[in-house]
Amino acid sequence: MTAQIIDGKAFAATVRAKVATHVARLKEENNLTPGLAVVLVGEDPASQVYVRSKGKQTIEAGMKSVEHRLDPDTTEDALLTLIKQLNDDATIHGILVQLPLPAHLDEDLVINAIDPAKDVDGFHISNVGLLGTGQKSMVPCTPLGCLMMLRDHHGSLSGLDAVVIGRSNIVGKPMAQLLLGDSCTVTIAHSRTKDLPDVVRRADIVVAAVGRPQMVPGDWIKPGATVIDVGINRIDAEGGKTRLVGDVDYESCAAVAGAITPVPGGVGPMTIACLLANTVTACCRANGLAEPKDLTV
Ligand SMILES: Nc1nc2c(c(=O)[nH]1)N[C@@H](CN(C=O)c1ccc(C(=O)N[C@@H](CCC(=O)O)C(=O)O)cc1)CN2
Repeated sequence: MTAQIIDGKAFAATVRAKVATHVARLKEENNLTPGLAVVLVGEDPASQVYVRSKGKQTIEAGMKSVEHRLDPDTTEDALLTLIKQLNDDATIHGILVQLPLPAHLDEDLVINAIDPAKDVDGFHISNVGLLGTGQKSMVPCTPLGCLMMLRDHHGSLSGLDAVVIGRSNIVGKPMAQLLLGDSCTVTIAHSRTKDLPDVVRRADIVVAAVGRPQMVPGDWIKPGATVIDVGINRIDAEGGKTRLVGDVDYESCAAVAGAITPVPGGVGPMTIACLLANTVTACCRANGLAEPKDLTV
């Protein structure tokens, strides 16, 4: 079998086009422009790339983009003061603090300082609790993008066996909640899971989010299963160059799977598209308007 490639880049373009349509309508009918503020602390090269893409795509969708680039040695107090300022700014509907933060900053403290209604990353403890109890929340962008691609590919996910490899707060745990919400039978596997290959082999859906390059080989995959690769790892390549690979070994997994997301061009672009969609949703909620139903389903 050769797997169908799930084209996240193309899918993300359709989501961004829908976002732009809603933004235009909000302007025309309600005189509103959704605003997204992105805060980057430090100079991590990958984070700088992601923050630049977020700003560019926010503007392309017709929204207001604000970027705050802070020194690597920014104090917690200074960062919390900025977040309070953004919480109080009525022209800003979404706030995102790019992760990871430098080690001297307390990530939980910083994230929980964001107004939950503006937490377009869905990482605030209130949004985590709302998602976990099946209530209306802000849904973390990467898992949301994965869910959208899975629903698009499968139609209904009800009754399918899903294994999420990785238990991070950003991807693994919310991904498991979303799959459970769609009535999958969900296993969260991690570094201490016994017989990991056998656990993965039972799955109709495998979401790999461990951050270890090419960790999942094709012989762990059930024939016909859907493989969603969340990993973005830069490894050495020929000629002193580097290249991006995921958490699954693409060639061997694609030979067995029914469908697979590539890296690059799979989950990554959907993360930013969902961020834009969440910002529109936050803007609608803040203004008591009906939220677009077609953006993230
Ligand atoms: N506050 C947050 N921090 C981080 C998040 C997040 O959702 N919120 N996720 C990741 C990084 N990330 C967005 O911030 C992100 C990662 C990758 C991509 C992407 O489009 N990747 C491309 C490849 C890009 C490249 O060449 O390096 C792809 O996969 O095709 C977008 C966003 C951690 N931090």
